[in-house]
Amino acid sequence: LKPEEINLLSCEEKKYSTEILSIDPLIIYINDFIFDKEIDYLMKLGKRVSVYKAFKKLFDNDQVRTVDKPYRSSSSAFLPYEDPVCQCIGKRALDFLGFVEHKAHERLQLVRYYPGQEYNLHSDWLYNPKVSRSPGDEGQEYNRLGSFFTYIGGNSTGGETYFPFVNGASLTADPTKYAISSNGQGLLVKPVKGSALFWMNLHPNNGTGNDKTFHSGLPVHSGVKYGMNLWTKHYKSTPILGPYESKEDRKFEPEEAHV
Ligand SMILES: O=C(O)CCC(=O)C(=O)O
Ligand SMILES: [Fe+2]
Repeated sequence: LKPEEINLLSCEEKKYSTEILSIDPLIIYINDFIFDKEIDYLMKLGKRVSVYKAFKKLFDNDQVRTVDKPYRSSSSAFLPYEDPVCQCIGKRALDFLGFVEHKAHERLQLVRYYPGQEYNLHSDWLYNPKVSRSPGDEGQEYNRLGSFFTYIGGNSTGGETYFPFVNGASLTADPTKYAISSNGQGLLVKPVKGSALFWMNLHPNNGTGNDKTFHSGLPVHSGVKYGMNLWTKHYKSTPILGPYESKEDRKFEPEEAHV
């Protein structure tokens, strides 16, 4: 391990700031969600694991267009659970959820778009809940509750994340982060390295999918766009809204109610 990698293993706290973009669905912009050194590490990890078949799709060297679903021309690769940096980022995401269910998340997934590639309109929530194959909750059925989509760079134009059923940015919103669509409809978020977009996929009262969360990754015009997905889990038997402890080590001493 190189010194900067040893440093990474301490899972340093990341300071970030947030902006609410939408209430229904809940969408929150997170400024500076990830360290550059974490991004560098993840990109290396993506390349390292790509020697195994399951991860070949993203970091193939021949730049063959990979179509793993008919509506998607971008590629993706899951990273291993047990990687300590992935676990650190996963914990940061779960902590963010506060009073929202935050027991577990899927493996981190890297995505890559070459010029012309895109990911058409889709929902991250699943029509048929998945049965987990991860250690810790194997066999449990879950749906994807929260999406954290982190922009991890590349130097691209185009490639905005587009939510057509969500109110768009105001004309005075920061143009480095948001774009206005040509018909004025929908929310357009630009890929800014280090920033993340969080949204809630499911209705908090009954756990069904919120259709307003349908979104797409618009075509990249030039350069390469890299992103990272992190999906948190909702188990059918658990309420979506807590309160839940957001940090394992945080202990509330119940106080007498003041009347
Ligand atoms: O690339 C984007 O901006 C969105 C990607 C996305 O929606 C996904 O991978 O599920
Ligand atoms: Fe998505």
